[in-house]
Amino acid sequence: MIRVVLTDIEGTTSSISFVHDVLFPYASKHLPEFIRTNHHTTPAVAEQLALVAEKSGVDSKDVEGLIDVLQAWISEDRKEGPLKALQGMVWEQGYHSGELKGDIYPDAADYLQRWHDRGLRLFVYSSGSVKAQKLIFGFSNEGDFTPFFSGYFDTGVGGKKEAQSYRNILAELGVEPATVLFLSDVEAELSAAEEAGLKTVWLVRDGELPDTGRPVARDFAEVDALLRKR
Ligand SMILES: CSCCC(=O)C(=O)COP(=O)(O)O
Ligand SMILES: [Mg+2]
Repeated sequence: MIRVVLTDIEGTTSSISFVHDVLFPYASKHLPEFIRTNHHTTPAVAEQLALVAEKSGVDSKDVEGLIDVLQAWISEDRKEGPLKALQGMVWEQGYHSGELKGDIYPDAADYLQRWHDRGLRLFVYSSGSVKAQKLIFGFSNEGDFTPFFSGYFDTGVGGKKEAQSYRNILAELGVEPATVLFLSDVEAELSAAEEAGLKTVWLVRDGELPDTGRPVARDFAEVDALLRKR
């Protein structure tokens, strides 16, 4: 019996276009000034820049060079931890100023609340940092959804296409694998979760439904119908 829902964000609770056409361009525009202003004065920023330097081989004192690396990573959609941490810090300014609102699909908002009220425990697992996850749900077009979530996981537990990451999440939650339902739009993530014993549903929000043996849903109402059958 499913007791925990673990959900991806991009392509699952929120549109891919919101992440790629709103969040990433916002980070690209504001990151340079944010880093120039904060790299000396804010230890959390300096810490992430040191990791960017280590990963890229660019000198840690070459701030403009590090900004170039980060811009390239944004355009390549690299899921690098330090980039994700810095993006979260930049988005925080946008959410607080009102320039950004987290875009959550209405069906996702509806069923997250229903599942919470029905006693399911809800968690997020996204490549976006935990800070970024709390912001998208906390400052959403559908209101503050953070009260419905029991916790958040980012790539600190490992990459989303690795089975070990899901085992790490299970160990933190202290639950049996088959009691957890993982929702994602990326098949490789679903395969990794299944390898760790989790149940999955593939969210296919647009286009043709794939010919697959996996449980597939168009939206969270269809996920709910599958949940009730289990
Ligand atoms: C937390 S919202 C921003 C999501 C993000 O930065 C990203 O790379 C999308 O990753 P996901 O694992 O949610 O597909
Ligand atoms: Mg996704």
